[in-house]
Amino acid sequence: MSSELSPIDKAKFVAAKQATQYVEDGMKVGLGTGSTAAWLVKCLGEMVENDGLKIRGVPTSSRTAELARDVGIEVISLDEAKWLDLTIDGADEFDGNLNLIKGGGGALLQEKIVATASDQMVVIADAAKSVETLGAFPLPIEVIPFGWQTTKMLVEETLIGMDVLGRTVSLRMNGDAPYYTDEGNHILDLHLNRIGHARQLSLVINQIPGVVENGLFIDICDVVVIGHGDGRVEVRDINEGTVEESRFDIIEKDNLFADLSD
Ligand SMILES: O=C[C@H](O)[C@H](O)[C@H](O)COP(=O)(O)O
Repeated sequence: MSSELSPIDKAKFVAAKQATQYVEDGMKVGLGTGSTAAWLVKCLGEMVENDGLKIRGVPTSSRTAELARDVGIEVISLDEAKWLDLTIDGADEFDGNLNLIKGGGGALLQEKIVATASDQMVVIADAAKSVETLGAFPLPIEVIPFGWQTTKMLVEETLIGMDVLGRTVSLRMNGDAPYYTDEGNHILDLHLNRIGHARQLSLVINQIPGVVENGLFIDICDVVVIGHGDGRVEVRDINEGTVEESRFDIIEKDNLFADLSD
């Protein structure tokens, strides 16, 4: 393992570290998926082990469930938890209204269910995820495998009437085979370049038979914690704007930075 983190990993780490401040003893916490959320799970695992933090975590993917168990976090299902105090997750893009694109890692469905079932959603992201208008990152939508090619055609037709700049739709692959989500579905990636009316697009796409959910998170996120490669952290709160800027001195500890393969 290299002890030197890249600037992007430092940015993800400091965002995750800062976000642990939202976690309190006794909370039921939604645990996101992806490389940034993996830092969070590791940091929380450290707090459980070293500080006696007592939380129960609801993971948003099988990958996160495995990592959470590995670092000693008690894992429960959403049905056991029913409602959560807090979810902390990464994002592929966020805009000035804290609306998001998620699902680059294929976990958007569980992520949206878990975040919606939480009193608060905190997103952790490196500064490169900040955009003026959503859509440069391809929008993932989860579709059931039955008739997915017909669903794809319907999505393409629907996009003709929408305020977007690109309209290419591709099936996500895993090598030579279609990608499968934890729910056994496929992902279509919508290359839109710019999404003019994200709320409307989200509603319209979810009306198409075969579509299970889309990766637009509208009015779900409350706070974005933004990490920078030099250790600076900004916190944007939906109610208060930018509320805090601080700086972390990165202490590189082998056990914390070891092999995050996600
Ligand atoms: O499905 C994956 C999730 O929505 C992730 O939160 C998102 O893709 C960001 O992942 P990362 O932190 O690896 O950039």
